[in-house]
Amino acid sequence: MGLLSNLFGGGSAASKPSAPRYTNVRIHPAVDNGVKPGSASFSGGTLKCHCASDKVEVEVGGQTAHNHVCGCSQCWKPKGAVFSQVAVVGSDKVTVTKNGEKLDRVNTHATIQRYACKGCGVHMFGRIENTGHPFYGLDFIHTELSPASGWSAPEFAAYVSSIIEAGYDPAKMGDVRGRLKELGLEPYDCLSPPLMDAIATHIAKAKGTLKA
Ligand SMILES: N[C@@H](CCC(=O)N[C@@H](CSCO)C(=O)NCC(=O)O)C(=O)O
Ligand SMILES: [Zn+2]
Ligand SMILES: [Zn+2]
Repeated sequence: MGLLSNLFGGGSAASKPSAPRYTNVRIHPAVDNGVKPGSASFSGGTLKCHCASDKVEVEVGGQTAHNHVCGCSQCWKPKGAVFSQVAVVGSDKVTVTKNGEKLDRVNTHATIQRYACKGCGVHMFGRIENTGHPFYGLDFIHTELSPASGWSAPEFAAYVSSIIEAGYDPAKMGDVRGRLKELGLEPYDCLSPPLMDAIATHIAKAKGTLKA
């Protein structure tokens, strides 16, 4: 019975989901206790910086897409987080509504032009300003800056190996990837396959190797 039930998944031991093993690994506060689902009817909210007063406010008039946790060194992370949480939304949906004079670009050479609050350092939005870039027209935002619930849930983990560049112990990467898989956030060392395919398709059309 034991062998057969193991082979065909009929035994109680084989069908029980295994208990999470890596719950001590911190990723980001928004996902450390499990990924919360988004709401299909959600239509946006207001992002606020971390200043005690005169907060920068940015209104986002729509739901986000491609939300993910990102291990790269350039995306803003809340204190103590190993990954950022970042999603995209059409730049036409993003409006600075309060204290915009406190915003400054983080790195004028970056592909994503990140606008941060000079008071608290929080990145309020990151814009693709190169009209030839595959993601032109999109802004990158951190939905945790909004008190609203219903924003689209993170779907994968990007640039996982990049956390080593910020000082994470390379010997602990197996645990990090284990935790991400437990959370349902498939780990990649670049963006997700659909996003990488979209980038490659755009480039191939621009080069003429793929017919538009
Ligand atoms: N190892 C580098 C990777 C940085 C990187 O390429 N980041 C990506 C993802 S950011 C959001 O998912 C990217 O597109 N960057 C463009 C930019 O930041 O302007 C590192 O860790 O720095
Ligand atoms: Zn601020
Ligand atoms: Zn990033």
